[in-house]
Formats: sequence, C-alpha cells, structure tokens
Amino acid sequence: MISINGLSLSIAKPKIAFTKNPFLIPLFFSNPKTSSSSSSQVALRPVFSSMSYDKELAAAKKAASLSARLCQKVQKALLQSDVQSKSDKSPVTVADYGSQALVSFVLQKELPSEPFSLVAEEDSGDLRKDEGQQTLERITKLVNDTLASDESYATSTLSTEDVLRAIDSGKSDGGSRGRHWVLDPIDGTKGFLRGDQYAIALALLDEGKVVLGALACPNLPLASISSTSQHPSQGEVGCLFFANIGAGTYIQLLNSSSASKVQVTAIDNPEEASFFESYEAAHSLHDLSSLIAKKLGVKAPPVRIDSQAKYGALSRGDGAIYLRFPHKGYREKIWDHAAGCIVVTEAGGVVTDAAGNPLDFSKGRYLDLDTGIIVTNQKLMPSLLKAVRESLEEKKASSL
Ligand SMILES: Nc1ncnc2c1ncn2[C@@H]1O[C@H](COP(=O)(O)O)[C@@H](O)[C@H]1OP(=O)(O)O
Ligand SMILES: [Mg+2]
Repeated sequence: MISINGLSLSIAKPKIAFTKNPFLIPLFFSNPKTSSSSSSQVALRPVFSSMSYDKELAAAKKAASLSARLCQKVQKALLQSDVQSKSDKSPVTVADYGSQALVSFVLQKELPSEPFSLVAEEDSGDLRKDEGQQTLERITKLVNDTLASDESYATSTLSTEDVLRAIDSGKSDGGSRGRHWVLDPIDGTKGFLRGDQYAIALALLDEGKVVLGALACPNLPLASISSTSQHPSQGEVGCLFFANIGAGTYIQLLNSSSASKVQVTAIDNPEEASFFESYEAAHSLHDLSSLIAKKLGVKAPPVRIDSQAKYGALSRGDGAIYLRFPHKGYREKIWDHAAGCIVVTEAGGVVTDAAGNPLDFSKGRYLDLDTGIIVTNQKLMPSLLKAVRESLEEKKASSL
C-alpha cells in the first residue's frame, strides 16, 4: 500500500481486464476507512495514470494551438461568403473544416505509431460536391499556410484529397473500448461569426473515459472575466487550457510555453457566486437558469459567453457555476463537453447532468443525459443540485 495525496493506493492485479493498453498502469484506489486486509471486500475502480498520456497531450496542445492560429486568421478576415449551411441550418465556415483537417493531420503526424480514431463534428460531404470545390481549395490553402507558419511542418503540403481524407477521418463512432480523439473544430460557431468567444476543443477518450483535454480559446483574455462582457478587455488574449488525468489543469497563452496551474473557485456561499450560461437563448433555457440562480441566492447577473470557453473560465475561478439546459429534444454531442469536462474536473470542479450523474462519454457520438448539464465546485454542488431539482419540479408543475 502506498499513499499519494492522502489517498491509499493498492497496486493490485486487476480482476477484470479493463484495457488492452500496455501503457496503462493498473492502479486501484481503496478507501482506508473501509478497506480490510482482504482486497476482495473493497470496491475497485480503475485509475488512469497521467504519465501514460504525456505524448498525446503534447500532440493535442500542438494540434489545438495550430488550429487556433488558423481560426484566428479566418475570424479576422471573415466574409459573409465564408458561411455555408448544413442540414441543421447551423453556420459552418471554412475555418470549421480547416480546423478539423489540421487537427486530424497533426495528430496523425505527431503520433505515427498509434492507431488513429477521431470522433469529430464535420464531414466532407458538402465539399465533395461540385459547388464545394472552390471552398475546398480555400480550405486547403488555409491549412497549408498555417502548417507553413510552424517550423516543424514548414515542408508539409496537403493536396485537396489529403484535406478531404483528414476531415473524413473524424467519422469514428467512439465508444467504450480503445482510444478515440474527440474534436469540436470550432465550438461556438455563432460566437465565432459574431467575433466573440469560440473554442477548439480536443480530448482523448481511453476505454470510454476522458483522459486528457486541450481547449484553445483564441478570444479569451488571460485575465479573469469579471464582468458580464465576453469581449476581451485590455491585456493579453488567447488561452490554451490543458488537462491530463490525475495531473491537474493548466493555462498558458496561445503561442507561449509558460503554463500555470488553475483551480476552480473555493466559494461556498452561493450568494457570492456568479454563473455562466450560453450567450444564445436558443442553446440553453435562460429563464430556467434564472430561477435556479434565484433559489440559490445568487446575486450577480448571468455571464453569457459562447462555447466551452465557459468551462475554461470556470476552471480558473472566473465564475462558480455553469448552467446548461438545452431546449427539449436537443441531444448533446460528446465533442461539445469532453475537453471542457476534464479541464474543469482536473481543476477540482464537478460536472454532472441535472440529476447529479457524471457525464458518460462511452456511448458513442452522443451524451444521453438527464435534462441538462451543471458545473460547479464540490462545496456548492449539493445546494446547486437541490435548486435544480426544485426548479425543474416547479417548471413541470407550471406547464401542467
Ligand atoms: N439548439 C441547440 N441547443 C444547444 N446547443 C446547440 C444547439 N445548436 C448548436 N449547439 C451547440 O452548442 C454549443 C455551443 O453552445 P454555447 O455557445 O451556447 O455554449 C456548440 O457546440 C453548438 O454547436 P457548434 O459547435 O456547432 O457551435
Ligand atoms: Mg460545438
């Protein structure tokens, strides 16, 4: 038995083969208060060692940072003609495809000996049509220009076919076995088009669990967001949050290598808390959040920002609570939460559905969850869950 951070760890032979991954160290927690000398009486759960993913984290940081560079360039020169339409009518830009192609290409180049599986938002269907040709050429140029700006990729040139292939390698269904990268090439497309917050959100699943995340937020100021404005104030802008399971969450400026550890707020009085929610009322029920905040005694107005930048901001204590209640029928996708979730949990926060269940990333491309997603620190979670339960009951009763 060894002790790390006050937790006793017993190194045991796993009874169940959780993984075929030779790099995973089979450590199992046991609770010293309940464990006896017989390990068979102790509930075991697998622990993933952060050391197993150092290489992958470095690759993820590189891919997300380069992709942020590509997106910044496009956002600066954003023209109405960059906007396309998907069947769900959400705006998709050249940068969306370019970002996905770039991340896919960089991950495969950085990790050549690993099998590659990517669950990502875009596919190349529209680009393969005749009317998509011009857009495809623009994407290819954008990807190549971005690669050329990086020393290690200066000589890499992708053809249009390479770009299509890179985009389409994101068709994986993920699941509970093996490793899968999970990518939202531009999370918060609406914020991106408005010139506001957006994120490049990349995570790695191993055996259905999120084990690392790199979350690039090109428009997020390095200084805390302390007002309701999502616009950058003065100071340095462009953050990369990254987390490796068991090793905490860090922040650095994009294009810098000096990182600092972050922690969620230690606030335990809801009256002192502020909360994040979607900027877009179509993405989350603002009236329900307001009811929950009122029940909790939160005094501050909501801080509305786009994308998983909310998870990043919460991980460094800019706000204490994130409430997300999509309209009925909306199915959350894993790429909209995987990176943000580990960034918050490794910073000491808790992410659950509205019933208090942890998010399950092992079921494929969708998260099947109860009603909504709530995020806060450990101290506030019990009162937040109570306020959520009561508010949902009230809402249900009033609609009868
Ligand atoms: N109707 C919807 N309800 C909830 N979320 C949505 C809806 N449509 C798109 N989204 C996704 O919500 C996420 C961002 O929401 P928000 O900024 O409100 O947190 C994005 O991933 C966005 O997709 P996308 O990544 O294509 O922008
Ligand atoms: Mg998204």
